[in-house]
Amino acid sequence: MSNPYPGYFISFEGIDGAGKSTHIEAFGELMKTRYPDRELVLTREPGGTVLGEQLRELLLHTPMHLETEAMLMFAARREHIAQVIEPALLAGKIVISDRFTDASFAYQGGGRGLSLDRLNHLEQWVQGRPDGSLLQPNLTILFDLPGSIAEARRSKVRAPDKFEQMDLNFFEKVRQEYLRRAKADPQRFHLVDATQTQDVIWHGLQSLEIPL
Ligand SMILES: Nc1ncnc2c1ncn2[C@@H]1O[C@H](COP(=O)(O)OP(=O)(O)O)[C@@H](O)[C@H]1O
Ligand SMILES: Cc1cn([C@H]2C[C@H](O)[C@@H](COP(=O)(O)OP(=O)(O)O)O2)c(=O)[nH]c1=O
Repeated sequence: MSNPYPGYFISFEGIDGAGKSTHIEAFGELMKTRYPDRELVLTREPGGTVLGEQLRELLLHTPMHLETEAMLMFAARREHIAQVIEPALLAGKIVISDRFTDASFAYQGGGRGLSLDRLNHLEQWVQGRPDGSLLQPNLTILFDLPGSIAEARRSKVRAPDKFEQMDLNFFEKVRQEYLRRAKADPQRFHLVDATQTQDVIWHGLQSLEIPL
């Protein structure tokens, strides 16, 4: 799938504790150095807009029905696309988002068990374009790590939010759904073996080809 925009859209994905945050800002700096003529937008989901950040607070801290959760994730995404992502891509910018729709499929679908049919509908609604195609990242960098290692890493650094309190079985299901999606769309996904050291991971990210 190729986006019709002059910009370039990259998402970072993985289970909580896989190492996204550790690498995303440095990766943004790398893009700035490599493509000085391109403006960079670093953003995140849920969030990225004033309303999206308010929804994030609710989503991360308030228990709710699974379908409510999925719809709020996509509501935040709709706002994010309208206010931030699409205008930036139209203006030729590089957009890097800490998570996008793969997270909904992985967490609400794989993890919590919402039907993929429902998620496909929401995705069509929120990301569908008049020509029938979907707005998707050009590149998705997936940090893949067994749930047990991610849990050990997380427990060292922060108090868990609603999702991070889920058990190992939940994160294994989330991981498997991410991997299933990566396998189904190998052109878009770049898989990172997140069990490697930070140095090795960073070296790999630096040698990623970005066709700009
Ligand atoms: N390759 C790595 N090896 C060991 N620890 C790591 C590695 N990458 C990140 N960490 C550590 O694991 C913890 C979780 O990483 P973080 O980047 O916050 O994960 P995420 O944003 O994916 O939830 C942090 O303390 C970070 O320093
Ligand atoms: C975007 C998105 C995130 N999430 C979850 C995954 C994470 O547990 C949480 C927030 O993501 P994240 O920003 O990665 O958390 P942190 O800043 O604590 O590293 O939201 C979903 O369940 N569905 C979604 O569609």
